[in-house]
Amino acid sequence: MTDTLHCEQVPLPDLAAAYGTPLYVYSTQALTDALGHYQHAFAALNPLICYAVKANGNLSILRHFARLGCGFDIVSGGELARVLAAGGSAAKTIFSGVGKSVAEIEYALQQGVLCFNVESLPELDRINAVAARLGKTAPISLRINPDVDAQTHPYISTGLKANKFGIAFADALAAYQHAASLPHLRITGIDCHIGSQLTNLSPLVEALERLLVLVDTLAAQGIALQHIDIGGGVGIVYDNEEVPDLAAYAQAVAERLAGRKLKLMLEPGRSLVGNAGLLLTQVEFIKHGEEKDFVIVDAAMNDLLRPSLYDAHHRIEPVQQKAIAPICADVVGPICETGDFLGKARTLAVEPGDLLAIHSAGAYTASMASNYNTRPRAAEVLVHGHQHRLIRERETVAQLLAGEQACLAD
Ligand SMILES: Cc1ncc(COP(=O)(O)O)c(C=O)c1O
Ligand SMILES: N[C@@H](CCCC[NH3+])C(=O)O
Repeated sequence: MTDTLHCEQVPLPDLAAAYGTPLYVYSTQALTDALGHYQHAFAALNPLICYAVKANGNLSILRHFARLGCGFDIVSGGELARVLAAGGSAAKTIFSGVGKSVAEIEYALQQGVLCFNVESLPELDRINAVAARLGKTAPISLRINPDVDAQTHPYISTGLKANKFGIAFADALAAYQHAASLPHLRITGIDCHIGSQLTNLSPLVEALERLLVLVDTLAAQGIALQHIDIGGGVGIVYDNEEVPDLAAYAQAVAERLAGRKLKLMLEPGRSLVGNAGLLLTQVEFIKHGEEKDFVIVDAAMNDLLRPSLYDAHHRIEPVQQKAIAPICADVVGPICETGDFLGKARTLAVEPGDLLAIHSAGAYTASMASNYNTRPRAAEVLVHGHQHRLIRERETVAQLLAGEQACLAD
């Protein structure tokens, strides 16, 4: 045994011994640094950075970002409840999503969210009706679908005509005019979001330029906007991707917003948490199949869905380097699905009982976990220097069954 992987100053085997596996491990410093990169790159524009809660809604992570000055981007009443429970401010929270329910709109209005990012005409009418019933005025921004190809996985591309998101560019002026005619709405801004894991800046810049054309058209019609929200963040390195440079992005945005009185808002998720986390898992068995070998681990697609859902690549590394012969194998979990894989054809020098670190697991990992195969949700731990603290307990089977047992008829 030589090198042992650490999270900050803590050896990963210590965390596995203390909390068991599978285990999500996050670095406080990496969270702070990732946010710092945005704050630094965009400093001259003084933006409101609204962390996209869907990437990782753990309360301790939300609290950390709230204390560092973040606002939040939410897509459900549940996420708003998380933000509030973590000490975040509703007044710095924007509510996105195509299917906001009456109950969610009511809750968000009562809590006083910064604005609703509205995605359709019926949603405008619904928000107006709820606001009228509550005797309130709802701040709204229209999410415009700029029909720009984000050049990402089709499941996470959101800014094309064929996608369900946003109001078509061609319909935008009429939608704003309709919003302006509704007495319980107050138009505050415009936004777009074209997709996630973006490895190229040009679609982001193109979308911004399209939005600014609309801003000018609206101004000419007497509809003045106060803010522009340019959507999610840039992609992250999972393997060896080239990812956009934040300073170059900020510069491109600054050039295009120069001379305009528009407050800038951003909704990054993945790039604030993705590489601040890993999933720690233990090898159960090594199975030599007829066609290939399998490293069977105690984490599965219910803990990390991205490989199964998007064929996503996450780097997988033994926690302790061993001088044994490596094998080439698929890294798979115990779930009864052939699609339950965490990595394919990986070369690994491992034995049963060894720990593996699955990297880039801070975003869209714990937040997309499920109980499939009645697997309890894994614990989450936050590391800070030499210290570590549990930020979500491992679920028990008893907790998992409780809700159903309470409804069991004789
Ligand atoms: C509306 C909205 N905002 C923000 C985000 C966060 O995007 P990302 O994690 O790529 O920064 C998403 C996810 O793609 C989203 O749908
Ligand atoms: N869940 C996706 C990102 C979704 C972005 C939400 N609009 C992923 O893991 O890459």
